[in-house]
Amino acid sequence: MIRDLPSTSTRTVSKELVRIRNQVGAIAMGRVLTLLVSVDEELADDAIRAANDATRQHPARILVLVRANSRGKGRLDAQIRVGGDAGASEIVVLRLYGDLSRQQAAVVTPLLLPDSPIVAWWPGDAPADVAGSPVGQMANRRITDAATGPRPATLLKRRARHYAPGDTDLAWTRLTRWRALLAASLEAAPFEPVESAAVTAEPDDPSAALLAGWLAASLRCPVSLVRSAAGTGLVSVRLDRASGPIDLVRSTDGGDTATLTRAGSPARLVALRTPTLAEALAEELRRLDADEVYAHALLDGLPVVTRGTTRSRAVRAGQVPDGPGAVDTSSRSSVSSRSLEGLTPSERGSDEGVQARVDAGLSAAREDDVRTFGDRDAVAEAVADELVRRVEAAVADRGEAHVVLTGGSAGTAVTTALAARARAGELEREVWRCVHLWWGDERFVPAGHEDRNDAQADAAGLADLPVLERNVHRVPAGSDPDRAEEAAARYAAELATHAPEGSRVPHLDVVLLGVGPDAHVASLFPGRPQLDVTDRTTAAVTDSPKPPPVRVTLTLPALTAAEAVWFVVTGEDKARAVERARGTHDDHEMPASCVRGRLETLWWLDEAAAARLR
Ligand SMILES: O=C(O)[C@H](O)[C@@H](O)[C@H](O)[C@H](O)COP(=O)(O)O
Repeated sequence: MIRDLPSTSTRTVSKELVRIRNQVGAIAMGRVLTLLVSVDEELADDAIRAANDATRQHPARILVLVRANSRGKGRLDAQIRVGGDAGASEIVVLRLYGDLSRQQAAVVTPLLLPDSPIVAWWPGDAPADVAGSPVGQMANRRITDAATGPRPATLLKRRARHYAPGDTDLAWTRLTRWRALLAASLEAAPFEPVESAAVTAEPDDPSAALLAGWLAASLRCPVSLVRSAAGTGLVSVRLDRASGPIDLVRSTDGGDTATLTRAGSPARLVALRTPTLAEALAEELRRLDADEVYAHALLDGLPVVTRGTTRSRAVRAGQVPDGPGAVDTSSRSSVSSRSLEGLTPSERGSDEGVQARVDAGLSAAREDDVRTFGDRDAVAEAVADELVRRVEAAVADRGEAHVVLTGGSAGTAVTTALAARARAGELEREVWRCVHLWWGDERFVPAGHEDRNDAQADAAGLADLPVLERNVHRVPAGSDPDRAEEAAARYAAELATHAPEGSRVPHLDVVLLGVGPDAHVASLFPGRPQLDVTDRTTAAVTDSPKPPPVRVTLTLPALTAAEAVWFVVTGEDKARAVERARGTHDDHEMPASCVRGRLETLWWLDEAAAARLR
């Protein structure tokens, strides 16, 4: 449905929106994210397309403020798009003429929803002080794009001067895969400090500048920017170490690959595709907390990056790689995994200022977000796609990722989907070697028994994932119910081994949970004593109402320590449990209502399981 309202007012637009929503039963507004786009006329169409594609995965309101002709009489032309090609979104395009083009905030305020988180995006020119601007002051997060400006380096300096928590830039977002590969490459023995680094790119490339800033802030070593010819984009990164350099060099065939070379090992071909505008925007829309790593790169790293020489001189001097390494596809570099030294800024004892920013981000965090798909396979495919993106971002930021798998049919379907991606070469080995897999619960039966969740994961293709066996943390097996507590204690100890200082579990990036018809999750069943456990991260169950009776389960303190909790639920027999669990908080009769992620809680449902949410 598209409705044009020429020469109109926001009051009329607001009334028309209500009428159309009632007519087409549009998305339940509630806590839907609002994406505010402030854009000049010439970039408007591309921006609307990217915003629509970026929000296809989950409902959003898109309010586009187009700065049309600022001369002449003030006028507002509006267009409302709901349903159809607006996907799950409601799109309102407001073209502002004359002096209205300078009153964007006043024009859009009546259209905002009281409790909807707001993300503002400037696809092109943005105010010098983004957070201080009238539109920026409305938003929880603010997205700029230094790559679209005439002088990107100047823009980044301006971003730094006016930085406020919640600011980010798509020139940074486009670096996630580069950062994941570089962080993962330092996961390889010998573990030694990086003595210096060089980023080679065309002059004024903002992504290259931010990548250099990230390396300087994270590795605390000299970093230089080497200039390549105009139009070559971001060419390569060299990390100098005592045993020899690590080189990440983009392929020159314009393909989506690069070569990663470590001293003493042959070059390996890795995937290195630049995300589309919509993919980069979608990545930013997934979080509402401040991006500390971006802030460190921009504020602490970038100012100490030195301007190097030209690429040809640097190659002659042996300071940067000449080109992509010769790839020997037969090799398999030996990699062991441990947490990085120095490359975990957020572990570098964040100051109270940073903590306050993170807390502000947490309090604004988007609550439950429902994503509905046709059937279980479609749910599993979508979960697998998103999980791959989250793992790459986690490895980019911290050098490792921790994912908790779930048993049950939906959980197994996700493993099947991940295994298919691995066989298709879509899971970058360098990255997934830094991934740790855990289970939210396990049946206490002998190893390999078909009832075990890990056995069902094995049958679904777990071995195809390029994870290291030592990073697949299986719950101890057994059959004597009297030994279940001991197994639980051993699993708790293994969790603690991988936990950061002061924590009992690792930084759990995503916890996947199936949900039973009684709203149980993991092996936490309604009204059972394991729900009351607060001083341990695991517990034994000897009387599970769902066979088999003896199990080991993570407890609520462990599950709720997760950054993101994803309920993966399919089938009409779950619709009531989904409705009841989402309708309350912390009810031990509905264990799923007791689990939320620190930053995010998503419900990945098929139509049948979502049937009662309409
Ligand atoms: O060990 C288990 O049984 C599971 O971990 C359990 O919590 C499961 O996830 C739910 O019972 C949903 O199972 P289905 O997805 O098969 O319905």
